[in-house]
Amino acid sequence: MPKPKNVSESLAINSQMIMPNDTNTLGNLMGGNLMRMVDIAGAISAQRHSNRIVVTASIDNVSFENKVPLGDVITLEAKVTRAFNTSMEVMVKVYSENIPAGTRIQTNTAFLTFVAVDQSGRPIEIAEAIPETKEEKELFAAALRRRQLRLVLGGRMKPEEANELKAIFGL
Ligand SMILES: CC(=O)SCCNC(=O)CCNC(=O)[C@H](O)C(C)(C)COP(=O)(O)OP(=O)(O)OC[C@H]1O[C@@H](n2cnc3c(N)ncnc32)[C@H](O)[C@@H]1OP(=O)(O)O
Repeated sequence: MPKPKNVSESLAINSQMIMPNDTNTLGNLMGGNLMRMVDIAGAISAQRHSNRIVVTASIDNVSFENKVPLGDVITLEAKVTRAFNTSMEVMVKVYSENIPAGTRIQTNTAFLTFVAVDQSGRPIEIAEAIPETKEEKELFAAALRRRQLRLVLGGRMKPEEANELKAIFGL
């Protein structure tokens, strides 16, 4: 197995200004364009951790609660929360900033799962991810529950085998 790495080594940050081509008919960032940015930021983070080609296996539910207007600067911060065997969960935080107005809000948080693959697209083992800060440790612990939930929803795990999930409900 590759040598363990700290989750902080997987940090990927990307800022860009929202331009007319990114927007919907109301002049705000289109959800699909945001998802593209989230996917790319997450993939860079997953590559930093695994030093491999990665493919997106799943994206957890994402809500769009705040619009991001034309001219705002959007910043995506992506970091691996936990590595499993060949897959890893990445959290992407999205911030929207109106620099002239001096405002900055967090608009979205997304959890994605990437799988490291070889040149033929076959899943390949990755390094363990070591959390260091309090937030990293909390995300690491909860990642197991999120993994079981998405595997159950994706039909890859039987609900009765999802022990971490069952424990939350005292089952
Ligand atoms: C960056 C991009 O946008 S890439 C383009 C979009 N993505 C793609 O094209 C990916 C297409 N899908 C695939 O290539 C395959 O389905 C793969 C590589 C994701 C999985 O391949 P499989 O043959 O199913 O492999 P396998 O069953 O061994 O699973 C491999 C890992 O993927 C995980 N996985 C598979 N499907 C999912 C899913 N829907 N959600 C979360 N994890 C998943 C498994 O839990 C396993 O993780 P682990 O090794 O850490 O325990």
